[in-house]
Amino acid sequence: MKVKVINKSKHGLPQYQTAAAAGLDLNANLDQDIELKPLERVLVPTGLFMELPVGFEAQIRPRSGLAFKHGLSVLNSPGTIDADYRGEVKVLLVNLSNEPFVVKDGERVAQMVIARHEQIQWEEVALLEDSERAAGGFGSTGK
Ligand SMILES: O=c1ccn([C@H]2C[C@H](O)[C@@H](COP(=O)(O)OP(=O)(O)OP(=O)(O)O)O2)c(=O)[nH]1
Repeated sequence: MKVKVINKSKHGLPQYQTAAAAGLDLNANLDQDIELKPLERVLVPTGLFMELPVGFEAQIRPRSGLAFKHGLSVLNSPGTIDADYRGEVKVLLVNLSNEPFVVKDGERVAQMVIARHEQIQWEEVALLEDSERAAGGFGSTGK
């Protein structure tokens, strides 16, 4: 599937790192490094502007290596890029470790998965059909 993109960053377009990867790694596009102190958050620009086909969204997710090694996450994970968004794609990074983390220009800070989604029409009713689970949740089936 082709997706229209404008790349205003200093970097190449995000790439799949392996043939069957789900996520495209997103590069930070920075004029200078950003130091993220413990529990600080920052909106990291990518320099990318996209036009997703209607019926698709992009999800911005953490990279597990950065999460495991440095406690770096995407605060609103998965961030949602709407098909009608024409602004710059940004990554809301948060440092959940107790050490500062320096985000550098060009660093692959997060990954982006393009996914199909539905839009629904509500059908308001008075009763819902019975089910095995009924209202059980939050550990109702045991450990
Ligand atoms: O991690 C993210 C999340 C969102 N966006 C952009 C694309 C998205 O289409 C738009 C709006 O995102 P969202 O709907 O999550 O934001 P909101 O807080 O509900 O604001 P709005 O009122 O603008 O929808 O912001 C990003 O660039 N990165």
